[in-house]
Parts: sequence; structure tokens; C-alpha cells
Amino acid sequence: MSVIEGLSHIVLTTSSVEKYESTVQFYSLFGYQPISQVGSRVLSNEVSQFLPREEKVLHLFGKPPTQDITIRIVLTTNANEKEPLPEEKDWRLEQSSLVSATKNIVDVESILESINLKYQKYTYPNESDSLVAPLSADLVHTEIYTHDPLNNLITFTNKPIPISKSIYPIKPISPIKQQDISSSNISTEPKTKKKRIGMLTSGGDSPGMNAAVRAVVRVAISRGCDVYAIYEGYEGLVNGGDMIKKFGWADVRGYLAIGGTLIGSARCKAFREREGRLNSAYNMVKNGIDALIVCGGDGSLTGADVLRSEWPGLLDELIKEGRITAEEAAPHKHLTVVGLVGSIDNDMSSTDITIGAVSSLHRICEAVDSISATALSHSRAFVIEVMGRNCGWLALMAAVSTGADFVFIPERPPASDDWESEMCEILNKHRKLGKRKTIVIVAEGAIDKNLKPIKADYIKELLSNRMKLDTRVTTLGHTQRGGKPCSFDRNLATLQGVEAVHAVLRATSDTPSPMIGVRQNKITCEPLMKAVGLTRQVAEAISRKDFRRAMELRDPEFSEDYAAYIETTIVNDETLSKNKVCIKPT
Ligand SMILES: Nc1ncnc2c1ncn2[C@@H]1O[C@H](COP(=O)(O)OP(=O)(O)O)[C@@H](O)[C@H]1O
Ligand SMILES: O=P(O)(O)OC[C@H]1O[C@](O)(COP(=O)(O)O)[C@@H](O)[C@@H]1O
Repeated sequence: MSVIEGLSHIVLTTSSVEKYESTVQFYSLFGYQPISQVGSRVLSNEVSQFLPREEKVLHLFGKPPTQDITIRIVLTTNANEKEPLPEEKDWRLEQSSLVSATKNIVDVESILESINLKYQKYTYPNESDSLVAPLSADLVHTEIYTHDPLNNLITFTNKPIPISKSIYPIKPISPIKQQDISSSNISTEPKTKKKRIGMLTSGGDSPGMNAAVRAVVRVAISRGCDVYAIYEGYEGLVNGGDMIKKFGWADVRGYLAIGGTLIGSARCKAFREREGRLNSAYNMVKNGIDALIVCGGDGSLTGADVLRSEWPGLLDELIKEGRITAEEAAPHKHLTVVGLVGSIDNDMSSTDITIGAVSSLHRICEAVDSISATALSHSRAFVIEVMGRNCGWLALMAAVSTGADFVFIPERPPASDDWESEMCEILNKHRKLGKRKTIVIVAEGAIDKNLKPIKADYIKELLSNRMKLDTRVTTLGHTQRGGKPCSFDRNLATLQGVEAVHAVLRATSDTPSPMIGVRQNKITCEPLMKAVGLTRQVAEAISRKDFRRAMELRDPEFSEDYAAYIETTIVNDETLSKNKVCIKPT
């Protein structure tokens, strides 16, 4: 028996008031009725500014055999905005967010005409379909594809049985005879050419990278491709030789449980130069590799896309230099690049979580728990520095998970000019309420509101001198990055590795390089450079001191986590001090 009883509602989010209003109007045109509205657009509380501001719930009463649909339209700063659908594409190939059954497809069409909205219409059977037999009535129907103001693809169908998956009895097209093929139709690619995929891990290693390599290798083999491990990140591409090795099924045996990356990683200076990428193109052509799956952070994924964009020019240069022949280059006209995000920092936009971040967080929590035990014994204070480069996710999540007394992250510097006094006041309050230990977590990229770095040693001085606490600094360092991947990272990397190979096989010469992500528990495929661009915007927002924007640009839960941390950890209950209740250490 299933544990759920059916669809509750669909949630659509936007940060634009205009789009919010027009989405409500759009769905109303098709008969959805408002059943409730909550929220206020003006919230003064600093924390609340990141929470949903307003939402409307619309309901459509379905007629059997269909069911009612409820749509919640939310106005929030943390919206997942979608890109407009490319008009030239066949929208049937995209994933619809909502498929509605209708008996009045003509009315649907007139509504779309009346609001001047683009749509695609398909009638079955199609004139060009070669039917084996007349279609049964339940297969004759029309489908209309359009999008709502938030760019969600929506479909209308007048199929008599809306969820019927029956297929059309179309005659197979007879094989083309040799004499029918004109020379202009002959592809330069040999028909039997096997796809050859290169896989590399690059940048800082992260737990779960091995699971990604394993999945890519095995799915590629299952799909009839050859797969090559490229050792030491881009170093292997630049140097070639035995740093590029064909992998078989058994080569990745035992990979799942091992931390780091068994095919090695590097920060490769040579690949940043065109000369290095020219050598990489040479080594790829010589090995017949024309698709590359890269698992790394935003730097590694940018590097892969640079290689893809330069590819035709690099091949021309190699031909001119006489290093490869035109015949060798011909089957490799396009390079397909797919990105998997492997980084403990969880700093990539357009994905909820990166491969390795959860394992690293577990490690940090274990370390903080251990330090807490000794802090408690000696009534000491500890300032713990955690990794994350310019991202505060690890620090914030560790603070939430361990109940640290204070946290410093780059995206949300302390609001006050005299944050030192405010921090001491909060820590003092916790001490007065009976806490025997003080834990301050500081992200390695923490800054104050004037962009001055906040370092663990400086905090230690404050705690020792002003609060007279016996204070130690612990820098967790690379223990955070190594070690076994947790099951979440093994699963994530496996699912994403599978999708990466599928993305390679789907790619055409004009598809932008995709990045495999995960959103709301679904594996996603987003334009890689768009995600990299959004990621860079966080650093830009911070450098402009626009910290509100920096928080918005992180994944939607970031602000909620921050709010939860403040509410659950910074004591804010006056009754406690009045009644002198002693708080047990967390
Ligand atoms: N703009 C770029 N052009 C070419 N290669 C790059 C670029 N940025 C990064 N790379 C390559 O990716 C490697 C890893 O990048 P880095 O930023 O250090 O780590 P991460 O991928 O974890 O962000 C670099 O050492 C370099 O070889
Ligand atoms: O190991 P290194 O080269 O000192 O790099 C340390 C950096 O690598 C990381 O562990 C991971 O960063 P990337 O995923 O961007 O490579 C950062 O948190 C840290 O700042």
C-alpha cells in the first residue's frame, strides 16, 4: 500500500511581483479559482526578508476521470526562475510542468490567441504518419504546448483517455537503398563510430567523485561507448600518453566507498593557457575522444567550456601545424562537454547540493562534537575554522548542526560596526545562562561588512582578552575533504553520473554544455555557463557589499538555514535570565 494518498499541490515560485500577478491571472483564464491568499509583501524583520512574502492558492475542480488541481503561487526572493523555451525547438521533447485534460481544445487555443501567447499545436494522426490501420478513436487527439508567465511548459490535451500511453501503429520506414543516397547526404562520420567519452576529476577532490567516475564508466559501457579515464585532472589531457587510459567495467570495482579521487585531481596551470588546451585537443583527437565529462568546481567546469568553445579553432591550428590530418579531425568536429559538480564547498548555483558537501559536513560536525567534549570539560572556548573558500555553506550548516554559539560567513557579515562587542555580549549571555563551553565557527572566507577578513586568531584574542576565556583555535583543514563519502554523496554521484552519460548521448552540436545538478530531489540538467555565471555573481555581490543579493543567489534554503540558526541558537528568551534558569550545554 502506498504511504501517500495523492497530489497535494504544485508550487510555482517567482521573485517578480509583476510575474506573480500575471501567473495568477494566467491560470484564472483556464478556470482556476483563488481559494486563499497569505502573507504580506512588507516585512520589517531582517530575517523575514528571505522568507516567502506572499502566496496565492488556486484550485481547479476536475471532472472524472481527472482530479482537482491546486497550484500555490509563491512570491519569494528565493525563486527558481526558468529560462524562456527556445521557440525553434519542438516543445514535445521538453518536460511539461503541468498536463491538463480538456474537451475544449478549441477554447484553449482561442484563449492563447486572445492573450497573444506563443504555442505549438500537434494533431494526431499527423498527415505525414504512415498508418498501418485506421486509428482507434482513443488515439485521435490534439496537443497544445505553451508556457505560463514563469516559463513553465504546460500542455493541454483532448486525448479521450488523458493518461493513455498507447502508441500509434505507424509503419516502420523502409530501409534506404544504397542508390537512394545522394553524395550530399553522406555523413563524414563512419556509421559504426563508437562514441568515446573522456572522464576527469579536477580542482579540490571531494568525497563521491569516485562514485561519479564509476557510474560514468559503467553507464558508458552499457550504452555501447568507449570510456577513458584521464588522470590528474587537466594535467592528463595536456600531457596525454599513459595519463589517458581506456577503462573497463572492472576498473572501477570498489570505487564507491573510497574518498578522494582515485584517478587523481590537480590544479593545472598549463590548461589555463591556449597552448595547454591545444595539446589537450591533440591528445583527445589521437585517442578519438570527442566528449568530456568533468567532475569539479566552477573553475574546472569553466575550463571545460573554454575548451569546447575553442575546439574548432584548436583543430584548425593542429591541422595547420601538421600535428593531425584533416581526415583525423573530420570525425571530431564538435566537442561535447558535460559538467558534474564535485566540491565540498556547495558553492555552485543552480543546484541544491554538490558532490562531497554532505560528507564534508558530517566530518566537520564530528570534529566540532569532539572539540565540544573537551571544551565542556575545561570550560574553554574554541574558535573553529572551516573550509568553503568564499562560500559559507559548510560553516553555517555546521553551526546549525552543532549549536555553535556564533558563526561567521562571507555572505552575511555581522551588521554592526562594533561586531566584536555584540559577539562578546551574546557569548557572555550564553555563559551567564550556564553554558560551560563556547564554540565559534568561522568560515575561511569570513569578512566584516567592509570586506575585511575575519580571522580565527583575531576572534581568539577577543575571547581571551575581553571575555577572559581560555581559548584555543582549531583549523580543521583537509580532514574535512578526505575520508569516506557518506551514502548521500554516493547516491548523488551515481545518479548524476548516469545522467551525465545520457546528456552526452543526447547532445547535438548546438546544445550548450549542460551541468548536471539536483533540485528538490530531482536530477537536473542546466546550461553550465549560466550556472557558473550565477555562481560568480555571488562573489560580485559580496564585493559590492550587496549581502542581501549574495544570500538570495545561494540556494533557496540558505536564508532559511540562517534564520533557523539564529532562532534556535542565539538565546532570545528574556524569561530565562529573569528566572535564572540554568541552560544545560547543547
Ligand atoms: N578560466 C579557465 N580556463 C581554463 N581552465 C580553467 C579555468 N578556470 C579553471 N581552470 C582549470 O580548472 C582547474 C581547477 O580549477 P579551480 O578553480 O582550481 O578548482 P574548482 O574546479 O574546484 O573550482 C584549474 O587548475 C585549471 O586547470
Ligand atoms: O587544497 P587546497 O588546494 O589548499 O585548496 C583549499 C580549497 O579547496 C577546497 O577544499 C575546495 O574547493 P574547490 O572545490 O573549489 O576546489 C576549499 O574549501 C578550500 O578553500
